[in-house]
Amino acid sequence: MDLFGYDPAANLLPCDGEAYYHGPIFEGAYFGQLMRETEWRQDEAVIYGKRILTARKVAWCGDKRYRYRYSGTVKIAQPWSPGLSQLRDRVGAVLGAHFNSCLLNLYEDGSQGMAWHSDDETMLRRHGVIASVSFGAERRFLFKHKKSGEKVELMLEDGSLLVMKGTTQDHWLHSIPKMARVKGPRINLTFRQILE
Ligand SMILES: O=C(O)CCC(=O)C(=O)O
Ligand SMILES: [Fe+2]
Repeated sequence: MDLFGYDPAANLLPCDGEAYYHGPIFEGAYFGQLMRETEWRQDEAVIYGKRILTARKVAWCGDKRYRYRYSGTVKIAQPWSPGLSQLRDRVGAVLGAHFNSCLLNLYEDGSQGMAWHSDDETMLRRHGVIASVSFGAERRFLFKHKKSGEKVELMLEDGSLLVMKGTTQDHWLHSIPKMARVKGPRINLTFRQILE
């Protein structure tokens, strides 16, 4: 437990996976830097064979031009921006892990969210580490167990780090529910380990 009551050694999940919340450990000033330095694009998805643009904006970055297949579309990784590569190194140092890629999401306000899913794509290292860093508006983050339906809820604060690892993606879904009262934007970065 640190001085502020955060315990990054406490597993938030009661079974079948591991999730650790480190609290707000990064400076909020990264928000402006990431807004400016990122080539944000409207996210695409293919639903019932039709290509649609989602409200949320995204970017996909990595060490190489990795292809990420996801919701029926393919993204090709862009190079790291200065702020993002600094954060990649800082997160890597905290966790003792190397992250070769990052998916960035920009939520304009509480009307935008992310539906239930697991980060279990085949090109991600199986049972690897996913490090999720958030800036801007505080949002709820939910886990739901795939079999029992049990839920675990937390708030992701400005500058915070959440870690998912082990068998989490096999057994749990996660989502960012819409929150009508949230008027401000939020950036989320998920640092990932793509198989070469
Ligand atoms: O915005 C978040 O905190 C979640 C993002 C997420 O789950 C993802 O990018 O896979
Ligand atoms: Fe996810």
